[in-house]
Amino acid sequence: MAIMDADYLVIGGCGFLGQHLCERLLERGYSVRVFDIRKTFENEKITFIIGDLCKKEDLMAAIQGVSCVFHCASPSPLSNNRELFHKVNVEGTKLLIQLCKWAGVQRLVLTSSASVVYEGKDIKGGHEDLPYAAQPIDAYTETKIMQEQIVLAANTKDFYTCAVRPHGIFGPRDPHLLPTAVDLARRGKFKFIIGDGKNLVDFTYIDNVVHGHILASENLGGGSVVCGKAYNITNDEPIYFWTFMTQIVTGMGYDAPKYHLPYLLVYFIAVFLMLISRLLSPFCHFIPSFTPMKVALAGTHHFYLCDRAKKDMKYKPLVSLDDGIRKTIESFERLKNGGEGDS
Ligand SMILES: NC(=O)C1=CN([C@@H]2O[C@H](COP(=O)(O)OP(=O)(O)OC[C@H]3O[C@@H](n4cnc5c(N)ncnc54)[C@H](O)[C@@H]3O)[C@@H](O)[C@H]2O)C=CC1
Ligand SMILES: CC(C)CCC[C@@H](C)[C@H]1CC[C@H]2C3=C(CC[C@]12C)[C@@]1(C)CCC(=O)C[C@@H]1CC3
Repeated sequence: MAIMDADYLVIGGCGFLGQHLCERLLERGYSVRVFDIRKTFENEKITFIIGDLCKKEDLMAAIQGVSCVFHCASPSPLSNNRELFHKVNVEGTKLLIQLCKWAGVQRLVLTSSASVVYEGKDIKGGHEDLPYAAQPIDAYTETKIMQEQIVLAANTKDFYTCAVRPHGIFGPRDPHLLPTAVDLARRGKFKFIIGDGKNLVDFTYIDNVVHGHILASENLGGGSVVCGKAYNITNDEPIYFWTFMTQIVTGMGYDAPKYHLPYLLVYFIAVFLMLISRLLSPFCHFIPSFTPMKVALAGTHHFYLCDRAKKDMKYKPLVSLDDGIRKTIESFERLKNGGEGDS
């Protein structure tokens, strides 16, 4: 059955970022098509095509008749599935580029990650020209690096690509950050601050990430400075990691962490537990609550400059960190201490 042409195809459009992106695109008068392996919401203005990014026949049904593609799909960054990360983020992205060219799609905007330059060590005011992490902190980040390299290398005079690098996205309907933090607090595992609590990091409110994506797509085109480049998109307000996390968990009705634990002690315990979980994996499957990736992110500086986006796309955050935290906590009533999420 022939489907209507659309301005945008959002791959991964049923996810946290994807759904917010679709809502904003519709508000701005664009026509939107969604391709995702699952369906999580209804909207009569959107054409949904359910399929697997890794299956050529699925993607071919979605890719024709669109002007620009947003590629937001990825397995959950908190899952531990190296093979799936590679299948979707690398092989799926290669297939997407092949079919974009086959279908005559002109523009591709990839959702990458600021973590592509992060090796678990301090980054203060990181810019986009930092080298890709030679030792990525996990398999997810390793495949995000490969994915970004593939997309930016695909930029030509007829097919325009760029990458948006958000960091620590949070907001209403976030499935990763807030629910994980609340679950740890609910299980009594949020009593300790890892390190001195003075590590500055970026957390980016979802509306600002969406804004950066739309600006990138609108500025992407023949002869544009944006072509073939990566852009950090943050709230431009680095905050102490533990100040942010404390505001979130106390806002959700749980106690603030009180005691400090040495960062290196917690990190090496996390590495030890990861090795144990790998050794036991043929017999039982358990993912430790505190992985080396989470501990590194909780105990080191990692904030980034978005000067390039300000200059090339006139980006500036639309929602402040304080307003974003307030809106996020208000949106998660069901997860508050004593809420239905406790059942
Ligand atoms: N959440 C965060 O803090 C950050 C996320 N990112 C990136 O942003 C993008 C969106 O992330 P979120 O919205 O947070 O994740 P999410 O898990 O909410 O959304 C990802 C979507 O991709 C879909 N998907 C996964 N595999 C697929 C496949 N084989 N075929 C079709 N669809 C598939 C999922 O069904 C899901 O709806 C991802 O590329 C992620 O790497 C980057 C930086 C930070
Ligand atoms: C150790 C605990 C107190 C941490 C609880 C919060 C974490 C679940 C989150 C804090 C930083 C977040 C983060 C991501 C996922 C959720 C956190 C680890 C990403 C890995 C998501 C995907 C990315 O591309 C990078 C993000 C960095 C920050």
